[in-house]
Amino acid sequence: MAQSVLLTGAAGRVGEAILGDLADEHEWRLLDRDPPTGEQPGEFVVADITDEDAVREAMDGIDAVIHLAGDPRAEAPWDSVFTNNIDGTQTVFEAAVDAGVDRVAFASSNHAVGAYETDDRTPEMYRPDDDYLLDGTELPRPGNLYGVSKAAGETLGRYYHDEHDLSVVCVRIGNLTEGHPPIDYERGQAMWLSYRDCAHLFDRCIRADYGYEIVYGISDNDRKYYSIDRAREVLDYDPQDNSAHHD
Ligand SMILES: NC(=O)C1=CN([C@@H]2O[C@H](COP(=O)(O)OP(=O)(O)OC[C@H]3O[C@@H](n4cnc5c(N)ncnc54)[C@H](O)[C@@H]3O)[C@@H](O)[C@H]2O)C=CC1
Ligand SMILES: O=C1O[C@H](COP(=O)(O)O)[C@@H](O)[C@H](O)[C@H]1O
Repeated sequence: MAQSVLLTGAAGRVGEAILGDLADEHEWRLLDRDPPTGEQPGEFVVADITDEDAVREAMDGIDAVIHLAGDPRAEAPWDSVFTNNIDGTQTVFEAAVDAGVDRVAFASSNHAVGAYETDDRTPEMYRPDDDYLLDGTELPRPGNLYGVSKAAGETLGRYYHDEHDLSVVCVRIGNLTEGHPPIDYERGQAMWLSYRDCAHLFDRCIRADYGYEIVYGISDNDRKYYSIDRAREVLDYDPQDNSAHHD
């Protein structure tokens, strides 16, 4: 069934992947601080997610939120991740609860757990014959302040689920690239997320039933060190791509 979905960060790469396949699947309201380029599949709200009034207005009549807006840089400084990724995410969750939104899918990151990639585990853990696997039940272990901000977003989601009954799924996205996995980058190939698998995964986040979940957002790569079992089980995620099938 088509739902009214608010997509924050709609003008970015993950937004492009989602809208590329799902433009006609839902009723979209798109939000970004950057204005749109070209025709859009829904109303476009130019706003900053730290603007509480604008975010509240954008939530009106919305069933589900895909929250992507934020600073995506692994090397982003604290003032930016604090403002955009933590404060902005809290504003989105709070406004969602107040508007009676049913569910929020939050774009977390591999960088929330980047420090599990220790010197003694790498590069072996990026290879198909290694059995080291993170499954989403482990504690966050960020290797940079960007990762800290994503772990904070996951914890905000936990709070808004437990205290306000909001359904929340945190997707620890791997490395999204269009058409082809990253070249000459073992780590990136292990956590590759193709555009079509990305769109399908977030579609499942909109349609499935869950309480609070942390899942990994990668394709079905032979090399994986992130389990996608939980995403398959809870969301019925059925990825089609595998970085091993590309040269
Ligand atoms: N692309 C990837 O492989 C991965 C992305 N992610 C996360 O997914 C989300 C989207 O990432 P991308 O699309 O790659 O980044 P992007 O930089 O292409 O898109 C982010 C969008 O958010 C908007 N934005 C940033 N701060 C904002 C604010 N305060 N208010 C309103 N809009 C704001 C930007 O204008 C931009 O259009 C981010 O939260 C990122 O941390 C996580 C892991 C991997
Ligand atoms: O969280 C993110 O992760 C991906 C992959 O990380 P990288 O360390 O392999 O670059 C990154 O491309 C993306 O920009 C970032 O938001």
